Amino acid sequence: MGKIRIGIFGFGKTGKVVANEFLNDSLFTLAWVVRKGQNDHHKYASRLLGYEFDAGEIFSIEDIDDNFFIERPVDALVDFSDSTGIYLYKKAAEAGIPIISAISKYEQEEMNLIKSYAKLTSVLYSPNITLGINVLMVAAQILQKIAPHADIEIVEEHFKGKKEVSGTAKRIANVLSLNEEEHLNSIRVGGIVGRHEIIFGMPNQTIRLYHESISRAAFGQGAIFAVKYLIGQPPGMYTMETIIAEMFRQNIPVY
Ligand SMILES: NC(=O)C1=CN([C@@H]2O[C@H](COP(=O)(O)OP(=O)(O)OC[C@H]3O[C@@H](n4cnc5c(N)ncnc54)[C@H](OP(=O)(O)O)[C@@H]3O)[C@@H](O)[C@H]2O)C=CC1
Ligand SMILES: O=C(O)C1=N[C@H](C(=O)O)C[C@H](O)C1
Repeated sequence: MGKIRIGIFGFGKTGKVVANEFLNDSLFTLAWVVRKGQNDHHKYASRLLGYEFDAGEIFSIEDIDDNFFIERPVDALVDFSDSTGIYLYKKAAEAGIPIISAISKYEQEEMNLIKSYAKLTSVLYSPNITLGINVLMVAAQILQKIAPHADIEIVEEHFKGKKEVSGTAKRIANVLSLNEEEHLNSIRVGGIVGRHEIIFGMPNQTIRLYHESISRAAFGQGAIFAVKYLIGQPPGMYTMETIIAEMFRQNIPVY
């Protein structure tokens, strides 16, 4: 079997590290990268990341036309751009290319669009694609059932420049039926990659579940896991949480 061809949207703080993880994995070949501007146009992501071979030619959004995805076929498209990226790959969905979107904040319009793509191809959408945070999210829901009267607070910490509230924290609030305004606490300092903590407060004890991404490579590894899962799946909407929840189901009988 040939290598799995990957196209990436976004070549910023995270896209670059994600590209590097795919370049480092012999199962994959990085076909192209699309970014917003003209920086490094037609250069190779591989060269820019220090490799001595050509892979991942860099395109700008101006290059995307109706034939882009036909002329440059890939086996999966991975999106670490921003909420506008999704408007550019309808043709990829129509061509049946599996799509992984890691964008942390979509408005309703973009959510509707991604759902429409899921009718055409397999789509995995996850505001936090790390394996660990999804394990934590499933564990938190189990804990909430075991201790339904615990007070619960969510604390999310990110780098100073992150403007929006963590999409992961909002998702955690949602699955635990907590009001975001009341129970979500955000901290922006220095260069924290991403840390989420769920505090369960009870009268005589406190349980803290936390996950920390110590390198953006965690997002690349999550994307690799997601691609491997998604290829070959029928059209539909998938999430990391449901994949991990299934793993919980299969591995719960530890005693
Ligand atoms: N789900 C997850 O696990 C994670 C999600 N994220 C999310 O990924 C996204 C990117 O994060 P980050 O790398 O830090 O952001 P950056 O601002 O550092 O980079 C954004 C990149 O996207 C490119 N871009 C912007 N608009 C488009 C577009 N329409 N089409 C193609 N490329 C575009 C930019 O291009 P140019 O360089 O030309 O300006 C840039 O390369 C954010 O939404 C972030 O929250 C981040 C980490 C983990
Ligand atoms: O912007 C980021 O970087 C991250 N965003 C995600 C979020 O908003 O939850 C996930 C991750 O922690 C990094």
